[in-house]
Amino acid sequence: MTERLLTAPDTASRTAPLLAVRDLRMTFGGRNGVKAVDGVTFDVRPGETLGLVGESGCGKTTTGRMIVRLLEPTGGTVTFDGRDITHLGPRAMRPLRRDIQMIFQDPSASLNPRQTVERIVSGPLGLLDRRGVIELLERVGLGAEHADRYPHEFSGGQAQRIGIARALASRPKLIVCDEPVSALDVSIQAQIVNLLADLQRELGLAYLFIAHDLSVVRHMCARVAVMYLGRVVEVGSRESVYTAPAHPYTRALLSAVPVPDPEVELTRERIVLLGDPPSPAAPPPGCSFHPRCALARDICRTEAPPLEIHGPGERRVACHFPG
Ligand SMILES: Nc1ncnc2c1ncn2[C@@H]1O[C@H](COP(=O)(O)OP(=O)(O)OP(=O)(O)O)[C@@H](O)[C@H]1O
Repeated sequence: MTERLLTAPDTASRTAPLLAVRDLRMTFGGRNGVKAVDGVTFDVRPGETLGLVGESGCGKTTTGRMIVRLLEPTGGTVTFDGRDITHLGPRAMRPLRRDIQMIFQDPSASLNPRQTVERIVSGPLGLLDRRGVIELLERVGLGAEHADRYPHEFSGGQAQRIGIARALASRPKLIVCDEPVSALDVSIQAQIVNLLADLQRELGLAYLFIAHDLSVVRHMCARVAVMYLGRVVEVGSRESVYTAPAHPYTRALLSAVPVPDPEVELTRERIVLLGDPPSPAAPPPGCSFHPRCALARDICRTEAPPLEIHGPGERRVACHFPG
């Protein structure tokens, strides 16, 4: 199965992927260490947003960090614009650093406190002059007067706007957004999400949008990949994943999202996830979700289900009994 995935993950799509992740792995602490990412495969096409969702600790951030090369994968490949970048050295990676940028969860902590906004946005390479920086600040909703200030003078939402301006300075094609709004007040979250959506339309950006909040992902992402314990258990279009989730874990995650309509809210199915996710240091045998799954049968305890096409379109599910 791995073979098939390695060669043909997205047969339904005619557009060549901008980012292709194949069987990506990260084991911390040597061979028998923590399998934080355990064979992840997905594509992001030019100009699209793929949402990457799952509970805390399932490996989302580690996946994002391997893609921007803040971490060296222990297995699998990352291909960007048709080029295998998995093990490029720092020098070969330099031009690609412009194409692939990252926005972080904690905007204040990700900005250097000793640098002015102008310095932060123009970046270590001094990509922009003052005029360019001011143009970008205005583009993300901040005025020119902010250019000489320091990060501690800004609110969380403003700091995230600076983080976005910094990411845009090199005119990237892909931005890995790692929980970009989860540290912000709910009232500010929508503003940042809308800003990211506007920028995408204007600049043709692709996003890998990492989040645990399924309502934000629904708003942002045309396709969604659901991760559990280091693996993708379901991936497909927003419509297929949200309206007819096929993996029991996806169904449980979605059943926990409140529905605005009170009648639906009172009557809809709720699936309770039993216990906590197991440790990636000692994943269960077979399907790693089986200890928490009400539908688990014998095969689930012994055989890991492959990520296979299920239903129309390009939806894939890793479950022995999807439905
Ligand atoms: N440097 C590291 N050394 C050892 N284990 C790590 C390291 N970084 C992450 N892990 C472990 O890898 C697993 C995946 O972590 P990761 O941060 O990628 O998950 P996540 O889905 O992004 O969660 P969160 O939403 O909490 O950030 C976790 O069990 C975590 O404890």
